[in-house]
Amino acid sequence: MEQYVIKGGVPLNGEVSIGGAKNAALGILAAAIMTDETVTIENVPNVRDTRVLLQAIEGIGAKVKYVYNNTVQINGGSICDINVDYEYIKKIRASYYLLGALLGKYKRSQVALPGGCNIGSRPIDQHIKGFKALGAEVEIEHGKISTKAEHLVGGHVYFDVVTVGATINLMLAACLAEGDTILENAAKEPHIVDVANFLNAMGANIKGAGTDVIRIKGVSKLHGTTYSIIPDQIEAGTFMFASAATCGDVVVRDVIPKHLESLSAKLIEVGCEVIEGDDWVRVISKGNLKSTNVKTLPYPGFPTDMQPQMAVVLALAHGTSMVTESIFENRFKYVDELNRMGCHIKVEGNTAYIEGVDKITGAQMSAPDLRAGAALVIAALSADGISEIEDIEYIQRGYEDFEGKLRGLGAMIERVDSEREALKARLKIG
Ligand SMILES: CC(=O)N[C@H]1[C@@H](OP(=O)(O)OP(=O)(O)OC[C@H]2O[C@@H](n3ccc(=O)[nH]c3=O)[C@H](O)[C@@H]2O)O[C@H](CO)[C@@H](O)[C@@H]1O
Ligand SMILES: C=C(OP(=O)(O)O)C(=O)O
Repeated sequence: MEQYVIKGGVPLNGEVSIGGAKNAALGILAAAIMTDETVTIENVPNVRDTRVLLQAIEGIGAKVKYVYNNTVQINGGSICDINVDYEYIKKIRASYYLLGALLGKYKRSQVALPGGCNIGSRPIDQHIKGFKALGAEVEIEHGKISTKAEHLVGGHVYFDVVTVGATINLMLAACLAEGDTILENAAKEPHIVDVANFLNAMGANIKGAGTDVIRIKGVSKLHGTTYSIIPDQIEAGTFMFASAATCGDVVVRDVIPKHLESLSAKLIEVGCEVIEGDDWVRVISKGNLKSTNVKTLPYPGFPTDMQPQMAVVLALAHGTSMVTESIFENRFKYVDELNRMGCHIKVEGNTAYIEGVDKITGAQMSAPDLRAGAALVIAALSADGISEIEDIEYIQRGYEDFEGKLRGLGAMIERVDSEREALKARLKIG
């Protein structure tokens, strides 16, 4: 099993380039199968989740070609199966985008119930309600969810909760339904807009993405296109917060600063200097961080996917901070690990009460999920001494060459896959 060996205490310094957004890529790769023509997608992050989705897409008969590292061509003209049976697909959340994409294109679909990070109960009732509003029958049996529609027709969907996944899934299905669909109380995340822009580039007619009402006029077919995925807001935020926690000075390049506003605002509140350019953000931290409170909210609020990384910054700030998680009920699993490093964090209900400490020390830890794993890496980079982090396959779900990019900023981090290599890494960096 692979693990990271990290020697902390080095302020991160330099420039890092951010890749394409994982959560946009997952929607876009699924959408690409909805035409029989070839689609070229650039800036696809080469992470575990996109690789798994591409294998599943190949598994149903589509042609997938890596043109270069981050450019992928997909041709859905040879799809011969609507049953997505690939064994790993159930482990990722975005497997459910194939439900909407196949339902739109072939009027039926079958996919294993989705997985993703274990951060809460994660129901899919809003996806089901939406598909039904478009005239589909939906069944769950033997761990699979199936949809079918004699006639897929436009419908009116009011989402009871703001949901990224259901908003994207309904856009996918509705763009090839007959007639008009209105999605109300839709999610507004940048990746919703990116998926809508991609579908429009394929010939769909979607208006209002990025607001809470999305209007879709069904079209009879979609066509090929070339499209570049937006930068990953969460990867960018992770490096910004790593700079803050390590007293660093990091320029995060190839980003859309507007998408990072909630993160920059919190960094300024805790006492960092944040300078923005057209496509870069520089975060300078001189230590002396101040406490603050944070509550996760749908975009443009503070993202739940940055909550663990924020908690690490606050664990090193002077005073008491409160972090309230309002999206997922089980997203504090990293707290025990941080407390083993010397942090003072107590969780009550959906709030973590954080008493800042002056210093933390390296420890052996295990990543409980993707973003919590990234947060433990940030903590290890700020700690005295050596840390070892296991279960890093979670981190690899969403960060391309995380350790390489951190090393480029001066971090002492090695990825190893045996005890012997771990020992060698400890000797090398220790
Ligand atoms: C692959 C992907 O893009 N994952 C992101 C997506 O997850 P995901 O799409 O799963 O998250 P949602 O936005 O759907 O979930 C938001 C809230 O709605 C609830 N809910 C959702 C659907 C539903 O049918 N019923 C329901 O009650 C969820 O339990 C949660 O409390 O958005 C989350 C919120 O920004 C991010 O943390 C994830 O990184
Ligand atoms: C929770 C996340 O992903 P998923 O929804 O795929 O589990 C994430 O990207 O932080």
